[in-house]
Amino acid sequence: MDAIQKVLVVGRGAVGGLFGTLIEEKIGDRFAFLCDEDRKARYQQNDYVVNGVKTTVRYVSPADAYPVDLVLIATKASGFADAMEQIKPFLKPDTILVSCLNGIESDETLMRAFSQPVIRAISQKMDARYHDGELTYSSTGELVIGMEQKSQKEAFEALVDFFERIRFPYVASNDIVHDQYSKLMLNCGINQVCAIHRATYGNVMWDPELHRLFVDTMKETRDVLATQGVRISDAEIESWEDAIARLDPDSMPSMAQDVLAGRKTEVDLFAKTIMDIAKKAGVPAPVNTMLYGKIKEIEKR
Ligand SMILES: NC(=O)C1=CN([C@@H]2O[C@H](COP(=O)(O)OP(=O)(O)OC[C@H]3O[C@@H](n4cnc5c(N)ncnc54)[C@H](OP(=O)(O)O)[C@@H]3O)[C@@H](O)[C@H]2O)C=CC1
Ligand SMILES: CC(C)(CO)C(=O)C(=O)O
Repeated sequence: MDAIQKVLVVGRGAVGGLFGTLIEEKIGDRFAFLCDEDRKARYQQNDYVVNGVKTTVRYVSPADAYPVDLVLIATKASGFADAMEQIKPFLKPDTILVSCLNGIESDETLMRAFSQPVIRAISQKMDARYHDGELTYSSTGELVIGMEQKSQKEAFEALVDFFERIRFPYVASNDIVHDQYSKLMLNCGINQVCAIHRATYGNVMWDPELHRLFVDTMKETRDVLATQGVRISDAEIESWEDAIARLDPDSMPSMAQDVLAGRKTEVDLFAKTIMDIAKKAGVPAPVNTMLYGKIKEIEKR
Protein backbone atom coordinates (compact mmCIF):
# COMPACT_ATOMS: atom_id res chain seq x y z
CA MET A 1 0.00 0.00 0.00
CA ASP A 2 1.37 3.45 -0.95
CA ALA A 3 1.70 6.25 1.59
CA ILE A 4 -1.48 8.30 1.95
CA GLN A 5 -1.32 11.44 -0.19
CA LYS A 6 -4.81 12.35 -1.44
CA VAL A 7 -7.63 12.72 1.06
CA LEU A 8 -11.35 13.51 0.93
CA VAL A 9 -13.73 14.42 3.73
CA VAL A 10 -17.47 14.13 3.09
CA GLY A 11 -19.49 16.48 5.32
CA ARG A 12 -18.23 19.98 6.14
CA GLY A 13 -20.08 20.33 9.44
CA ALA A 14 -18.75 20.30 13.00
CA VAL A 15 -16.60 17.15 12.84
CA GLY A 16 -15.85 17.06 9.11
CA GLY A 17 -15.00 20.76 9.03
CA LEU A 18 -12.71 20.42 12.03
CA PHE A 19 -10.84 17.31 10.85
CA GLY A 20 -10.90 18.43 7.20
CA THR A 21 -9.36 21.84 7.81
CA LEU A 22 -6.68 20.31 10.08
CA ILE A 23 -5.72 17.98 7.21
CA GLU A 24 -5.92 20.76 4.60
CA GLU A 25 -3.50 22.92 6.62
CA LYS A 26 -0.88 20.19 6.19
CA ILE A 27 -1.47 18.77 2.70
CA GLY A 28 -3.04 21.73 0.86
CA ASP A 29 -4.60 20.90 -2.51
CA ARG A 30 -4.18 17.16 -2.03
CA PHE A 31 -7.17 17.60 0.30
CA ALA A 32 -10.77 18.35 -0.72
CA PHE A 33 -14.26 18.27 0.74
CA LEU A 34 -16.42 15.98 -1.38
CA CYS A 35 -20.03 17.02 -1.83
CA ASP A 36 -22.92 17.03 -4.30
CA GLU A 37 -23.14 19.73 -7.01
CA ASP A 38 -25.65 21.85 -5.05
CA ARG A 39 -23.50 22.00 -1.93
CA LYS A 40 -20.37 22.60 -4.04
CA ALA A 41 -21.99 25.65 -5.67
CA ARG A 42 -23.30 26.89 -2.32
CA TYR A 43 -19.96 26.41 -0.53
CA GLN A 44 -17.97 28.06 -3.34
CA GLN A 45 -20.25 31.12 -3.29
CA ASN A 46 -20.30 31.67 0.46
CA ASP A 47 -17.61 32.38 3.04
CA TYR A 48 -16.38 29.54 5.20
CA VAL A 49 -15.18 30.77 8.59
CA VAL A 50 -13.24 28.59 11.03
CA ASN A 51 -12.73 30.00 14.53
CA GLY A 52 -13.28 33.50 13.16
CA VAL A 53 -10.88 33.14 10.20
CA LYS A 54 -12.11 33.15 6.58
CA THR A 55 -10.82 29.90 5.13
CA THR A 56 -10.41 28.75 1.52
CA VAL A 57 -10.61 25.04 0.81
CA ARG A 58 -11.11 22.89 -2.28
CA TYR A 59 -14.49 21.29 -3.05
CA VAL A 60 -15.05 18.39 -5.42
CA SER A 61 -18.16 16.58 -6.58
CA PRO A 62 -18.42 13.06 -8.07
CA ALA A 63 -18.00 14.59 -11.56
CA ASP A 64 -14.42 15.61 -10.62
CA ALA A 65 -13.43 12.03 -9.67
CA TYR A 66 -9.77 11.00 -9.30
CA PRO A 67 -8.28 8.17 -7.21
CA VAL A 68 -7.76 9.00 -3.53
CA ASP A 69 -5.97 7.21 -0.69
CA LEU A 70 -8.22 8.07 2.25
CA VAL A 71 -11.87 9.05 2.68
CA LEU A 72 -13.35 10.25 5.97
CA ILE A 73 -17.16 10.35 6.09
CA ALA A 74 -18.47 12.94 8.56
CA THR A 75 -22.10 13.51 7.62
CA LYS A 76 -24.93 12.92 10.06
CA ALA A 77 -26.68 9.53 9.83
CA SER A 78 -29.28 11.09 7.49
CA GLY A 79 -26.58 11.93 4.89
CA PHE A 80 -24.65 8.68 5.12
CA ALA A 81 -26.31 6.77 2.26
CA ASP A 82 -25.74 9.68 -0.15
CA ALA A 83 -22.15 9.99 1.03
CA MET A 84 -21.55 6.30 0.29
CA GLU A 85 -22.77 6.83 -3.29
CA GLN A 86 -20.69 10.00 -3.78
CA ILE A 87 -17.38 8.38 -2.80
CA LYS A 88 -17.65 5.51 -5.29
CA PRO A 89 -15.96 7.20 -8.32
CA PHE A 90 -12.93 8.16 -6.15
CA LEU A 91 -12.14 4.66 -4.88
CA LYS A 92 -9.23 2.42 -5.82
CA PRO A 93 -8.91 -1.08 -4.34
CA ASP A 94 -6.84 0.11 -1.35
CA THR A 95 -8.55 3.43 -0.55
CA ILE A 96 -8.94 3.51 3.23
CA LEU A 97 -12.46 4.32 4.46
CA VAL A 98 -13.15 5.84 7.87
CA SER A 99 -16.53 6.79 9.33
CA CYS A 100 -16.51 9.63 11.86
CA LEU A 101 -20.20 9.10 12.70
CA ASN A 102 -21.35 8.35 16.22
CA GLY A 103 -23.07 5.05 16.96
CA ILE A 104 -21.96 1.53 16.12
CA GLU A 105 -23.61 0.99 12.74
CA SER A 106 -21.82 3.02 10.11
CA ASP A 107 -18.55 1.03 10.09
CA GLU A 108 -20.42 -2.22 9.54
CA THR A 109 -22.51 -0.60 6.82
CA LEU A 110 -19.29 0.46 5.07
CA MET A 111 -17.76 -3.01 5.50
CA ARG A 112 -20.83 -4.61 3.92
CA ALA A 113 -20.96 -2.16 1.02
CA PHE A 114 -17.27 -1.87 0.05
CA SER A 115 -14.34 -4.22 -0.48
CA GLN A 116 -11.89 -1.43 0.46
CA PRO A 117 -10.31 -1.47 3.95
CA VAL A 118 -12.56 0.11 6.61
CA ILE A 119 -10.80 1.27 9.78
CA ARG A 120 -13.13 1.68 12.76
CA ALA A 121 -12.97 5.10 14.38
CA ILE A 122 -14.47 7.30 17.09
CA SER A 123 -14.62 11.11 16.97
CA GLN A 124 -14.37 12.35 20.53
CA LYS A 125 -13.63 15.11 23.01
CA MET A 126 -14.25 18.03 20.66
CA ASP A 127 -16.67 20.88 21.35
CA ALA A 128 -17.23 21.86 17.74
CA ARG A 129 -20.29 23.82 16.60
CA TYR A 130 -21.24 24.45 13.01
CA HIS A 131 -23.88 26.87 11.83
CA ASP A 132 -24.40 28.61 8.52
CA GLY A 133 -20.85 28.37 7.17
CA GLU A 134 -19.23 29.07 10.51
CA LEU A 135 -17.29 26.47 12.51
CA THR A 136 -16.10 27.16 16.05
CA TYR A 137 -14.29 24.95 18.51
CA SER A 138 -11.96 25.32 21.47
CA SER A 139 -10.84 21.69 21.56
CA THR A 140 -9.92 19.69 18.43
CA GLY A 141 -10.72 16.46 20.23
CA GLU A 142 -9.29 13.38 18.57
CA LEU A 143 -10.00 10.54 16.19
CA VAL A 144 -9.59 7.19 17.90
CA ILE A 145 -8.70 4.47 15.40
CA GLY A 146 -8.30 0.75 15.90
CA MET A 147 -7.43 -2.43 14.09
CA GLU A 148 -10.16 -5.00 14.52
CA GLN A 149 -8.67 -7.81 12.43
CA LYS A 150 -5.11 -8.68 11.36
CA SER A 151 -6.17 -8.26 7.71
CA GLN A 152 -6.46 -4.50 8.39
CA LYS A 153 -2.81 -4.19 9.53
CA GLU A 154 -1.44 -2.62 6.34
CA ALA A 155 -4.23 -0.05 6.09
CA PHE A 156 -4.07 0.72 9.80
CA GLU A 157 -0.31 1.29 9.65
CA ALA A 158 -0.67 3.52 6.57
CA LEU A 159 -3.25 5.59 8.47
CA VAL A 160 -1.04 5.86 11.56
CA ASP A 161 1.91 6.87 9.34
CA PHE A 162 -0.20 9.60 7.69
CA PHE A 163 -1.55 10.95 10.99
CA GLU A 164 1.98 11.00 12.45
CA ARG A 165 3.33 12.83 9.37
CA ILE A 166 0.69 15.56 9.55
CA ARG A 167 0.55 15.61 13.38
CA PHE A 168 -3.15 14.89 13.33
CA PRO A 169 -4.85 14.46 16.74
CA TYR A 170 -5.41 10.70 16.79
CA VAL A 171 -5.26 7.92 19.34
CA ALA A 172 -4.67 4.24 18.57
CA SER A 173 -7.07 2.04 20.51
CA ASN A 174 -6.23 -1.47 21.71
CA ASP A 175 -9.91 -2.45 21.65
CA ILE A 176 -11.78 -0.25 19.23
CA VAL A 177 -15.02 -2.26 19.38
CA HIS A 178 -15.19 -1.88 23.17
CA ASP A 179 -14.31 1.81 22.87
CA GLN A 180 -17.09 2.36 20.32
CA TYR A 181 -19.61 0.86 22.76
CA SER A 182 -18.25 3.05 25.54
CA LYS A 183 -18.63 6.15 23.32
CA LEU A 184 -22.18 5.02 22.48
CA MET A 185 -22.87 5.00 26.23
CA LEU A 186 -21.59 8.58 26.52
CA ASN A 187 -23.70 9.71 23.56
CA CYS A 188 -26.83 8.10 25.04
CA GLY A 189 -26.19 10.18 28.15
CA ILE A 190 -24.86 13.56 27.09
CA ASN A 191 -26.40 13.95 23.61
CA GLN A 192 -29.91 12.87 24.59
CA VAL A 193 -30.06 14.79 27.89
CA CYS A 194 -28.75 17.99 26.28
CA ALA A 195 -31.17 17.51 23.37
CA ILE A 196 -34.35 17.24 25.45
CA HIS A 197 -33.34 20.10 27.75
CA ARG A 198 -31.64 22.20 25.03
CA ALA A 199 -28.78 22.22 27.52
CA THR A 200 -25.08 23.07 27.25
CA TYR A 201 -22.24 20.97 28.65
CA GLY A 202 -22.03 23.50 31.50
CA ASN A 203 -25.74 23.09 32.32
CA VAL A 204 -25.29 19.32 32.64
CA MET A 205 -22.20 19.60 34.82
CA TRP A 206 -23.68 22.23 37.17
CA ASP A 207 -27.38 21.31 37.42
CA PRO A 208 -27.70 18.34 39.83
CA GLU A 209 -30.87 16.99 38.15
CA LEU A 210 -29.43 17.09 34.64
CA HIS A 211 -26.18 15.60 35.89
CA ARG A 212 -28.05 12.74 37.57
CA LEU A 213 -30.00 12.01 34.39
CA PHE A 214 -26.74 12.07 32.37
CA VAL A 215 -25.10 9.54 34.70
CA ASP A 216 -28.24 7.38 35.12
CA THR A 217 -28.58 7.12 31.34
CA MET A 218 -24.96 6.04 30.99
CA LYS A 219 -25.41 3.44 33.76
CA GLU A 220 -28.55 2.00 32.19
CA THR A 221 -26.83 1.89 28.80
CA ARG A 222 -23.85 0.14 30.39
CA ASP A 223 -26.16 -2.48 31.97
CA VAL A 224 -27.92 -3.15 28.67
CA LEU A 225 -24.59 -3.47 26.82
CA ALA A 226 -23.40 -5.93 29.49
CA THR A 227 -25.99 -8.38 28.12
CA GLN A 228 -23.85 -8.44 24.94
CA GLY A 229 -20.65 -9.15 26.87
CA VAL A 230 -19.50 -5.51 26.82
CA ARG A 231 -18.01 -4.71 30.23
CA ILE A 232 -17.79 -0.99 30.93
CA SER A 233 -16.25 -0.01 34.28
CA ASP A 234 -17.29 2.77 36.70
CA ALA A 235 -13.89 4.35 35.99
CA GLU A 236 -14.84 4.66 32.30
CA ILE A 237 -18.10 6.40 33.23
CA GLU A 238 -16.16 8.79 35.47
CA SER A 239 -13.60 9.50 32.77
CA TRP A 240 -16.41 10.46 30.36
CA GLU A 241 -17.77 12.82 33.02
CA ASP A 242 -14.28 14.38 33.26
CA ALA A 243 -14.05 14.66 29.47
CA ILE A 244 -17.35 16.54 29.30
CA ALA A 245 -16.30 18.82 32.19
CA ARG A 246 -13.24 19.87 30.12
CA LEU A 247 -15.29 21.03 27.09
CA ASP A 248 -16.41 24.63 26.51
CA PRO A 249 -19.32 24.91 29.03
CA ASP A 250 -21.31 27.03 26.55
CA SER A 251 -21.10 24.47 23.74
CA MET A 252 -23.45 21.54 23.24
CA PRO A 253 -23.42 18.10 21.61
CA SER A 254 -24.40 17.48 18.00
CA MET A 255 -27.89 16.23 18.89
CA ALA A 256 -28.75 19.38 20.87
CA GLN A 257 -27.52 21.42 17.87
CA ASP A 258 -29.91 19.39 15.67
CA VAL A 259 -32.83 20.12 18.00
CA LEU A 260 -32.11 23.86 18.03
CA ALA A 261 -31.83 23.86 14.22
CA GLY A 262 -35.10 21.89 13.84
CA ARG A 263 -33.27 18.97 12.13
CA LYS A 264 -34.01 15.26 12.47
CA THR A 265 -31.79 13.84 15.22
CA GLU A 266 -29.65 10.69 15.42
CA VAL A 267 -31.77 9.20 18.23
CA ASP A 268 -32.06 5.93 16.30
CA LEU A 269 -28.27 5.49 16.63
CA PHE A 270 -28.48 6.00 20.39
CA ALA A 271 -31.65 5.20 22.46
CA LYS A 272 -33.21 3.04 19.72
CA THR A 273 -30.08 0.87 19.48
CA ILE A 274 -30.13 0.35 23.27
CA MET A 275 -33.91 -0.31 23.34
CA ASP A 276 -33.51 -2.95 20.61
CA ILE A 277 -30.65 -4.68 22.44
CA ALA A 278 -32.61 -4.55 25.72
CA LYS A 279 -35.70 -6.02 24.09
CA LYS A 280 -33.78 -8.94 22.58
CA ALA A 281 -32.02 -9.59 25.90
CA GLY A 282 -35.27 -9.30 27.91
CA VAL A 283 -33.99 -6.52 30.17
CA PRO A 284 -35.58 -3.10 30.86
CA ALA A 285 -34.32 0.22 29.46
CA PRO A 286 -36.78 2.75 30.94
CA VAL A 287 -34.49 5.79 30.83
CA ASN A 288 -33.51 5.38 27.17
CA THR A 289 -37.16 4.63 26.34
CA MET A 290 -38.27 7.86 28.05
CA LEU A 291 -35.55 9.89 26.27
CA TYR A 292 -36.45 8.29 22.93
CA GLY A 293 -40.12 9.25 23.38
CA LYS A 294 -39.26 12.85 24.27
CA ILE A 295 -36.85 13.27 21.35
CA LYS A 296 -39.37 11.80 18.88
CA GLU A 297 -41.95 14.30 20.27
CA ILE A 298 -39.51 17.18 19.70
CA GLU A 299 -38.83 15.97 16.14
CA LYS A 300 -42.58 16.10 15.34
CA ARG A 301 -42.90 19.80 16.30
N1 LIG B 1 -20.52 17.65 16.62
C1 LIG B 1 -19.70 16.96 17.40
O1 LIG B 1 -19.03 17.52 18.29
C2 LIG B 1 -19.54 15.48 17.21
C3 LIG B 1 -20.27 14.79 16.27
N2 LIG B 1 -20.07 13.44 16.10
C4 LIG B 1 -20.78 12.68 15.08
O2 LIG B 1 -20.22 13.03 13.82
C5 LIG B 1 -21.21 12.97 12.79
C6 LIG B 1 -21.29 14.34 12.12
O3 LIG B 1 -21.78 15.25 13.08
P1 LIG B 1 -21.63 16.82 12.95
O4 LIG B 1 -20.34 17.15 12.34
O5 LIG B 1 -21.98 17.37 14.27
O6 LIG B 1 -22.80 17.11 11.92
P2 LIG B 1 -23.15 18.49 11.16
O7 LIG B 1 -24.61 18.49 11.00
O8 LIG B 1 -22.46 19.62 11.83
O9 LIG B 1 -22.44 18.27 9.76
C7 LIG B 1 -22.82 17.33 8.81
C8 LIG B 1 -22.52 17.93 7.47
O10 LIG B 1 -22.74 16.95 6.47
C9 LIG B 1 -23.10 17.66 5.32
N3 LIG B 1 -23.71 16.71 4.40
C10 LIG B 1 -24.86 16.02 4.53
N4 LIG B 1 -25.04 15.22 3.46
C11 LIG B 1 -23.97 15.42 2.64
C12 LIG B 1 -23.58 14.88 1.40
N5 LIG B 1 -24.31 13.97 0.77
N6 LIG B 1 -22.43 15.31 0.84
C13 LIG B 1 -21.67 16.24 1.46
N7 LIG B 1 -21.99 16.77 2.65
C14 LIG B 1 -23.13 16.36 3.24
C15 LIG B 1 -24.03 18.75 5.81
O11 LIG B 1 -23.97 19.80 4.88
P3 LIG B 1 -24.91 21.11 4.93
O12 LIG B 1 -24.57 21.80 6.20
O13 LIG B 1 -24.45 21.85 3.75
O14 LIG B 1 -26.30 20.58 4.87
C16 LIG B 1 -23.41 19.12 7.14
O15 LIG B 1 -22.61 20.26 7.09
C17 LIG B 1 -22.51 12.57 13.49
O16 LIG B 1 -22.71 11.19 13.43
C18 LIG B 1 -22.27 13.00 14.95
O17 LIG B 1 -23.03 12.25 15.86
C19 LIG B 1 -19.11 12.77 16.80
C20 LIG B 1 -18.38 13.41 17.74
C21 LIG B 1 -18.53 14.81 18.03
C1 LIG C 1 -18.66 13.65 22.65
C2 LIG C 1 -19.63 14.59 22.02
C3 LIG C 1 -20.70 14.85 23.01
C4 LIG C 1 -18.85 15.87 21.72
O1 LIG C 1 -17.54 15.69 21.33
C5 LIG C 1 -20.25 13.99 20.78
O2 LIG C 1 -19.96 12.90 20.43
C6 LIG C 1 -21.29 14.74 20.01
O3 LIG C 1 -21.41 15.97 20.13
O4 LIG C 1 -22.01 14.07 19.25
